[in-house]
Amino acid sequence: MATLRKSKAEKSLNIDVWSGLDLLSENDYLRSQAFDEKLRERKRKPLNLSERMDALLAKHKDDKNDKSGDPAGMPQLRTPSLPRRQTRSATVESDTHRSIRSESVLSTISSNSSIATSSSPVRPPSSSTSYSTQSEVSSSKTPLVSRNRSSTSGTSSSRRQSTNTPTPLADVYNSRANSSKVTARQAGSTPHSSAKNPTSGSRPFKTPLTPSTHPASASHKGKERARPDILPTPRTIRLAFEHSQVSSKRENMSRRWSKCAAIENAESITFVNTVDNEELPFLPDNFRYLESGYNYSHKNISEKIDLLDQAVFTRCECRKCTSATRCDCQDSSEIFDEEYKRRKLFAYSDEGLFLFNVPGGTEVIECNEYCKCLDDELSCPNRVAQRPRRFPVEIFKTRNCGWGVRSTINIEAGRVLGHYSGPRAEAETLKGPNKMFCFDIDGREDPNEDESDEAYSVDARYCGNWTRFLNHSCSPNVMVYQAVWATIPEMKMPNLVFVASRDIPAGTEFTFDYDPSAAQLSSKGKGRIPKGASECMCGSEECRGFVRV
Ligand SMILES: C[S@@+](CC[C@H](N)C(=O)[O-])C[C@H]1O[C@@H](n2cnc3c(N)ncnc32)[C@H](O)[C@@H]1O
Repeated sequence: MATLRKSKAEKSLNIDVWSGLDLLSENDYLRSQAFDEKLRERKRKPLNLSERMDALLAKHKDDKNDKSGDPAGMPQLRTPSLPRRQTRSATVESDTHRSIRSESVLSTISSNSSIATSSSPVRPPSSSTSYSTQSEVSSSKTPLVSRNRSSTSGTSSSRRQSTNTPTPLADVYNSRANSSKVTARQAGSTPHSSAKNPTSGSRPFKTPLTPSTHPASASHKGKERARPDILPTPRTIRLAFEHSQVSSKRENMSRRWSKCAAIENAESITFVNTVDNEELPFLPDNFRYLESGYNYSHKNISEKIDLLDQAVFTRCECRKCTSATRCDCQDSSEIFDEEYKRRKLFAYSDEGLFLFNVPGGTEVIECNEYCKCLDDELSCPNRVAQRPRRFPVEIFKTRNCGWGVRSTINIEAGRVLGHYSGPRAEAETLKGPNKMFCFDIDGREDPNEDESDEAYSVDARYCGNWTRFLNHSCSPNVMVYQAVWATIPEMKMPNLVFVASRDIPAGTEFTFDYDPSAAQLSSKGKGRIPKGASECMCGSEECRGFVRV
């Protein structure tokens, strides 16, 4: 890294300063070393300073004229009412001016500095990385979704702002100086050296302070207070480098999945881990992201689908599906108004929220691609589960249950979240760990229903979407229902649709009950883990103690 920095310093005298400064981190130290190197390089190849000096003197003269009452000729420094930022900026300038006379170096700081926003080789390890990734990969068409992440980000808005907005160099100094509580003037040193003052609080890396060994201390000897500073060990450099590799892998994966989601107009997907060093969840190399739908890999099933002529679909003639009783799609629906038993109802409100009025095990029949209302599909009250996902998803490492999923915005009860996608498989063909990402379609939600001869599953091991990371909880906030739009009810191949069963605040993990029938077990069996089940780690108060995957 030192070689790389040297060669960079030789190539360009622009000074890259990362935005999103974390004053106390090792990364900043590395950056400050690079900064020193550039300064040394500038000393080796000095500028023709006479021109620059003339310009500065002329400017200084102007300033003096403006504030003619000030004997020191640096009125900005003494004006108490000026905001801090300006005061500090003036300090930098005046330091620069002074240094031109003595060292001829610092003028280049103010004139040649450029603030880079993304060229950093090492990123600070924090959740803010993931949040910025999220905005990076988001698709742009999100009329319904607010991107305001303040409730969950856990990082200050100022920090986020600094990630996105180029910061003037004076501000960088300003924040350094504020942090160390020692200004360049007070310390009698350059602004840069004051920034690394060891009195500035805790250090993330506990390397011993070794002022005498710091390369900068030799060159500043006698002139300025030596900078007692931390030297990164090879290990900390390696860790920082590894961290940058890991987070970039996550960013790549987030970008890839978000791109696939965007094809179907769905919002972004971001991978986040603030718990440990695992870079990503395990995914087979050939894993394919599929935001929605199924691919019918099994021979028998694909044959069946081929036979599925559009003639078998019920289609409605409604221009707008305003009434379920009149919409032909609802002919075989069993959703009735409780009060007026014969009046049919849609499963959704006009706002597109699931109404929880569907009897257990009943398939919700949505309008399909052959219906007339297709022209107005976004507002059709009978097409909800098939709409694109409107909220950004985070796949994050949980403390006890591997990777899980959450949204970065609040979700209201009844909001459809998505559906389980992947290839259909015959349930019996999958056993043991191979069943981990397998979702049985046959009657899990209704324990009283007979298992059909043709029990299908969706197997998301090699192909699927974010819902494959939904974990189990005995006190879930998501439930599953079945909906049909690209197949017909008789095929018993509905979509498995996830819906928020209560309001879910941004940042709360989505969970559903893997085994609702177990909830009906008597308390007698509590505490025992049945054969084939594993210990449940959901941590809820109602935890049954085991989970059957
Ligand atoms: C469909 S996957 C969910 C995603 C998974 N957490 C991951 O990291 O890939 C199901 C697996 O998650 C784990 N899991 C989910 N919920 C759990 C819970 N409440 N307690 C223990 N393990 C759980 C189990 O290992 C289960 O086999």
